[in-house]
Amino acid sequence: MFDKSTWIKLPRNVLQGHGVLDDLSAAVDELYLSGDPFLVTSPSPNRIAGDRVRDQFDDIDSVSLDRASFESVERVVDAAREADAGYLIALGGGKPIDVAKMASDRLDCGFISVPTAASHDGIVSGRSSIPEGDTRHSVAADPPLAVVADTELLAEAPWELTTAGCADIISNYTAVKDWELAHRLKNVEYSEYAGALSQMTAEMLVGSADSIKPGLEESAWIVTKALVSSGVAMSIAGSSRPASGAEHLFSHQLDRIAPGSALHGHQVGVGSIMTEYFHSGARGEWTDIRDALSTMGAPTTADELGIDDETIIEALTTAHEIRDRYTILGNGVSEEAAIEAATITGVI
Ligand SMILES: NC(=O)C1=CN([C@@H]2O[C@H](COP(=O)(O)OP(=O)(O)OC[C@H]3O[C@@H](n4cnc5c(N)ncnc54)[C@H](O)[C@@H]3O)[C@@H](O)[C@H]2O)C=CC1
Ligand SMILES: O=C(CO)COP(=O)(O)O
Ligand SMILES: [Zn+2]
Repeated sequence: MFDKSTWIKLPRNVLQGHGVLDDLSAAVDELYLSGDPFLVTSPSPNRIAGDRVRDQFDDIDSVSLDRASFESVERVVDAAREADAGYLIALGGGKPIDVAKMASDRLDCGFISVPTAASHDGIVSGRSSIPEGDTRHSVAADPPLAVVADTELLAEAPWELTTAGCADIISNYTAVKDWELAHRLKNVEYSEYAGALSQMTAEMLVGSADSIKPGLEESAWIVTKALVSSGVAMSIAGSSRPASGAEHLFSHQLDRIAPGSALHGHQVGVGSIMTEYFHSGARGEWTDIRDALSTMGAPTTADELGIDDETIIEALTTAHEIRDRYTILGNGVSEEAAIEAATITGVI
């Protein structure tokens, strides 16, 4: 008997373009939601665009969060219940979006993602990544019902947030290699469609490198399209596998041992240079990854990340402990191998 089944959850509406923030309430109307919205944001996004959101709704309460934590999720759940909200609107970078994503799961309601930074593919995905103590939970949640990505707003965000988004997409190259490896060695379920989409997204972004420059709204357009596409790959896979391999384990480990040092996308980009070296050796494609990152203005070295060499090596040798996800790191790389990889690739 054929007994396979799958449930692919995707955003229903994706609005992307100049000034689309002002179409937010129209996009919400299209979703036939009931109840009032509740806005989840953080200080800078709230200052930049909070009123443009509030002005579009008659009755909207809001909360502004300083950090992503389980405590913040509880705060949103309690406040949204008190306001008797019907759905959440998340305005900001990855932190308020992740918190709203997890809170909407707890509240059993939908949420709308309104990114103010094209900093990573979590703005579209059905994964929520919240740090807690010594670990980081990447939990399954529903993706946003709609994504409203205003390229005018995104283009005005600090440039490093956009280069972080580029690097998060470039890391798809090694994430897909790790996924294929896990499929071959550990029989992990693999989706050809999700793998191909994720890899093609990275190739198309790298192919557009000449149009990715500060001050060009087209850059925000190109990067956001890639983030949406990568998020769809994760939705098809039903996991973050197409966009998160060993380079992400390395970054999550950095978040533990050197919290707040660098942006998520920048860390995974540097991780990707080294894990590509592990995949294909000294004459392998790690130089292509390094060059693509450097062309887009993303960091390629420990120095550029603002992280010391010892911390890089510690993160690389312990990254495999972060979660039960088989990658090229296997059961761990030795300190000597980590130093060699980081040195040959010029990361340290
Ligand atoms: N759910 C998922 O699949 C993923 C989740 N994440 C999570 O997302 C978080 C990191 O997200 P980020 O967006 O890098 O961090 P973030 O949300 O902290 O934003 C970074 C900084 O940029 C500021 N900012 C945002 N938009 C701005 C704008 N338009 N102008 C000026 N400043 C602006 C924010 O206020 C903040 O200070 C982490 O918690 C990470 O774990 C990261 C990747 C994927
Ligand atoms: O950052 C991600 C994809 O780019 C999400 O991956 P994680 O599941 O490792 O949090
Ligand atoms: Zn990522």
